[in-house]
Amino acid sequence: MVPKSKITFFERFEVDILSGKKTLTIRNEEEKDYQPNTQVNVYTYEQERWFCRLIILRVEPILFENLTIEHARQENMTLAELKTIIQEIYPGINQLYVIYYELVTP
Ligand SMILES: CC(=O)Nc1ccn([C@@H]2O[C@H](CO)[C@@H](O)[C@H]2O)c(=O)n1
Repeated sequence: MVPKSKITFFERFEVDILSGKKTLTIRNEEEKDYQPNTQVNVYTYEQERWFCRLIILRVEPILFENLTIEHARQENMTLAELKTIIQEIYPGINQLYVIYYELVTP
């Protein structure tokens, strides 16, 4: 596995990431290959605009049905909101991965 050095987010999450309110993301099998303790460049999905660097803390498998309010809290969302968003992005996918990260401050 070659670890990824870049990650994209929908730009509507940029403010929450930069303010430290959103400290994890939930991705599918194709997007899970991040190496803990390494930094990645972060871009908006829509315009591919660079907006920060993150340090990857850890990557943990999670089944959709096992998502909790604690995951949602770290997304700055309710659990219902988080589940709705994930079902929109990854319809029908049960095996997901939680990627925990921290903002790199220059
Ligand atoms: C742009 C792209 O390539 N993919 C994704 C996939 C997910 N997410 C966000 O991560 C959390 C859990 O999935 C939620 O906050 C999602 O909206 C995102 O911003 N961009």
